[in-house]
Amino acid sequence: MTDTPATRVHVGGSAGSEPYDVLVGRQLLGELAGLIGDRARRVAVIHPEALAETGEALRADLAEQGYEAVAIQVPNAEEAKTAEVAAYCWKALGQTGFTRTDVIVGVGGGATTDLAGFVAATWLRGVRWIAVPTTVLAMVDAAVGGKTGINTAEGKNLVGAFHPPAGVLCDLAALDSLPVHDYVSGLAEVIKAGFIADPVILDLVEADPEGARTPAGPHTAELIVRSIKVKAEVVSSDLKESGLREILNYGHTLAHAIEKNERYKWRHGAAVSVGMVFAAELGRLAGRLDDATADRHRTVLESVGLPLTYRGDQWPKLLETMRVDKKSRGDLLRFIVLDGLAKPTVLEGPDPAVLLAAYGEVSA
Ligand SMILES: NC(=O)c1ccc[n+]([C@@H]2O[C@H](COP(=O)([O-])OP(=O)(O)OC[C@H]3O[C@@H](n4cnc5c(N)ncnc54)[C@H](O)[C@@H]3O)[C@@H](O)[C@H]2O)c1
Ligand SMILES: O=C(O)C(=O)C[C@@H](O)[C@H](O)[C@H](O)COP(=O)(O)O
Ligand SMILES: [Zn+2]
Repeated sequence: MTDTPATRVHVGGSAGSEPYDVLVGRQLLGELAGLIGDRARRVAVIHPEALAETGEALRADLAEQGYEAVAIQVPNAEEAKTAEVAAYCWKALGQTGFTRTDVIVGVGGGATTDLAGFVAATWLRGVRWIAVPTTVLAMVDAAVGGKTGINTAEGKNLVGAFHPPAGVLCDLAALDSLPVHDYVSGLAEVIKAGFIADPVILDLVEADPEGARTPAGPHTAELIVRSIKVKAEVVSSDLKESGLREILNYGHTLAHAIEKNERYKWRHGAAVSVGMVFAAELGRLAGRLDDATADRHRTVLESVGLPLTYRGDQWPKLLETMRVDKKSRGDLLRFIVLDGLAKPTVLEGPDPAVLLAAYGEVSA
């Protein structure tokens, strides 16, 4: 596998942003210096506690190459996506004398790359950053597309900026240390890409669900590359979510409300899994989606060990939270549903009774 050349997925520039590539392979860190470029003197490596050794090794390597390199360690998972942690990073950059030509490298899962990208977007109104995703979810989704952000007390990702990276390096070897729970969580976004755009992904998962749950599975690289291609194609034409990009939010309206309700102790992918079953039921009840495709959500998500249900008594709170979803317009709730396999569309202002009935289908 070490000799296999990396796969390169191109992300086109949109809304005035620069194009960049996502590389998927092994031993990719040699690519980092080229992405950092000649103008940088300082590099800040933002990493979570779980990747303390990786972060320090990267810092030491960059220092050896002549950069003034600092490692900024942040909490694991969603605890990193707060205004306090962003302020801690800004302080570290200030103390390092970080200028507009210096570069941030975000190494970690989606929470870390969301935070690192947000810090890059806001420091001096925007500096260059590179994503080195180390979870399935971050490789196939979070690190690609330039959505960066943090949570607030009112909800998930409510503060952020569109700030694409200069490049994304997906080193598949990083996945070997990922706990299975986190690995499987990332499969929710892989399966999402299957339902909204590339059904071959669903075929591959269904052909070998056990294999899909491990980095050593026969289709790991293909599942990751196919999912990245789905995301790359969408964000290449609509960086700022003025239309098409909303399809990437499939399952997320309910998912974000569940995450907030669970004080971010549920993994994002687990919540997206329940959210997609809900969206499928919504599509079915609204007369858009056929039974077979709606049922397929349950079978494929369950086959890899993702959850399908959430607490029935929580509906009023979840509904309230969904009102501040970024797809809402005024008092109008908007959901991504499917008109059929790989045919995503928007459902605006569904009847409250239909919403409740769809929630009844995912209630435990
Ligand atoms: N910006 C976007 O477009 C976008 C897209 C999808 C999801 N997201 C965001 O991504 C986040 C979820 O990302 P995630 O699922 O990667 O979770 P995560 O970042 O919370 O990582 C999960 C855990 O694994 C640890 N970890 C990361 N890499 C590891 C490795 N290789 N070995 C061992 N441990 C490792 C992390 O420190 C963390 O404790 C959510 O905040 C979600 O909102 C953003
Ligand atoms: O990239 C996008 O656009 C997505 O919606 C991808 C989602 O998987 C991701 O979770 C994203 O962070 C959600 O964005 P939000 O705007 O709903 O916060
Ligand atoms: Zn997501």
